Amino acid sequence: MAGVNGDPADVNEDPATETGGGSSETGVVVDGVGKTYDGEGDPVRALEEVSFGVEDGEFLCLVGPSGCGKTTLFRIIAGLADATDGEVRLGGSPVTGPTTDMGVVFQEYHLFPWLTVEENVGFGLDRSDRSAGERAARVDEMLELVGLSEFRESYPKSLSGGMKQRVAIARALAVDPTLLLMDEPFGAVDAQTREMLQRELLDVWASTGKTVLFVTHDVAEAVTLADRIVVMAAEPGRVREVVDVDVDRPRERGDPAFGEHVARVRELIGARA
Ligand SMILES: Nc1ncnc2c1ncn2[C@@H]1O[C@H](COP(=O)(O)OP(=O)(O)OP(=O)(O)O)[C@@H](O)[C@H]1O
Repeated sequence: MAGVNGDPADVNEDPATETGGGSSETGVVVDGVGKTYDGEGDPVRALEEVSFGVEDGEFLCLVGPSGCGKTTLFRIIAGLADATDGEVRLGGSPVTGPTTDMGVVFQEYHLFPWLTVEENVGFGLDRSDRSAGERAARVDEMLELVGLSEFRESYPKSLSGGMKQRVAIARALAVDPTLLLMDEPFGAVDAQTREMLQRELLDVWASTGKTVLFVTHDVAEAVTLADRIVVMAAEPGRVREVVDVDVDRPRERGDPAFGEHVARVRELIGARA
């Protein structure tokens, strides 16, 4: 597995990229990203020289202590905020704003309460150039994928938290993005639902082959899901280490290798300096 220490040059082994060929770069590359907030008081250096890559089809989790800049970095990758230094590239192109190449899922579901489940899922498709028939077929496919076909005419208020988050995932995937970006998506649901959603997300990932970048506070969640975990440190926010999760899927929490990875990541998060 490439990119062990978060150096984007490690991630794309295609020699064309290393020699500046650029156009053959794949996946996501976070390249020397820094962010300073200039508020009313002293400026806050939220991110310093953050570099790592996410390979096409990879599941990468981002963890770190509170205040290490996860949200800031997520917003920069999603094109919702500007970096002060460096850049993020998706498939070799700099990210300059929100794009349909990325499907974004937040902790709060952000569903439209006045739209039904199927209308929520189809929302992004309404502005695409697909025909009405193609849009309907895509909504059907997405509802099937997340197991909500029979709730298609329900409104969000009648759904559980887990169901709402499945709608949000279906909506994010409907436009067929290259990258699924998820910020604490299961943070608001109970532990049992969370584990079920984790299993379902892994099934969706396996069946769609999407690249996933998933931010979480929960180390066990990261070890359950990720191919690799980017562990961040705070003040300023930076990459402490990138951990390969060498545990076969499906992963069992009782497996000693699982516990060793959790312990290692916790140690890195708790480390000083
Ligand atoms: N709009 C802002 N203006 C000034 N400082 C900010 C702003 N947003 C974030 N910060 C600061 O930047 C740093 C990183 O914040 P950020 O919210 O990205 O971290 P986080 O890892 O997501 O935190 P948490 O896990 O607690 O949500 C913190 O010191 C925070 O106080």
